[in-house]
Amino acid sequence: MTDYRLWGLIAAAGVGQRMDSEGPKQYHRIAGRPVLGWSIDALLGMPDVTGVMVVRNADDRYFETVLPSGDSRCSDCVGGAQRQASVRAGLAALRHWGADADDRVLVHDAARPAVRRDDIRRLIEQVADDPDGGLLAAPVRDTLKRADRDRRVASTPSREGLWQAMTPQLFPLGRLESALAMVADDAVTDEAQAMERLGARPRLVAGDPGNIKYTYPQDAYWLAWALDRKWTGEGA
Ligand SMILES: Nc1ccn([C@@H]2O[C@H](COP(=O)(O)OP(=O)(O)OP(=O)(O)O)[C@@H](O)[C@H]2O)c(=O)n1
Ligand SMILES: C[C@](O)(CO)[C@H](O)COP(=O)(O)O
Repeated sequence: MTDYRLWGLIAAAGVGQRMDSEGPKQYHRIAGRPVLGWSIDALLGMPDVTGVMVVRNADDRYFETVLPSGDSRCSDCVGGAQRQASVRAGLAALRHWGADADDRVLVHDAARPAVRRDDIRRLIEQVADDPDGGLLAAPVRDTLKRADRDRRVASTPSREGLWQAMTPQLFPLGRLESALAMVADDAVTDEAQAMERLGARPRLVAGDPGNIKYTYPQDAYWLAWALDRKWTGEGA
């Protein structure tokens, strides 16, 4: 028996600079539907999630096309110039919607449409009761190289203990608000890093490395393959 609720927050206010495409990448159609639609479904598909707040860009003209029709568990708000400003805006909107400081929030990138449902479930099971929270991540699998200014190998750092951070990331809402209030929006690239600054030690939950972030055009090949085959576990 828990005395908190679980909410979802989807950061979808980016401009996709590295994608260098016409429209925002979260609205690119992959395997028959917009990237953002897949990501919303991933969180709405979790039975324990009370509501999902989608943080969109102020200039977003496409959001209505992905809003799950008639689903009162989904709402939206406007984000900011940096990812963390968008997450802060989303947390404020969740508060407005009725979320409490003790509630938990799953923060997810719109740009990670192929997260596996089993991984989200394990994240919730292992982390929801932990005040330091945690995140899906994958151990670094390749040999690492540090480059010098001429892009020649300067050194081969050990990969021991190194993980790649993914999303969702799950934290107590009030602690995450405090953590983000203490850092400049461009000083951290994920919520876990802000929590670390508070002294927290977020738990790393091993997730499938296929949960890639749609960042460059070629990422669409893997995502289309995975989403077409219901690799995420949705509807399988
Ligand atoms: N001001 C911002 C910037 C990013 N994001 C979201 O954060 C997620 C991860 O960011 P990233 O992949 O870096 O997206 P973009 O910032 O859009 O891409 P780029 O860095 O290439 O511009 C994305 O779902 C993106 O929409 C956001 O909500 N608000
Ligand atoms: C949150 C994140 O997806 C974890 O890998 C990432 O930090 C997003 O920001 P980035 O600008 O793509 O590094």
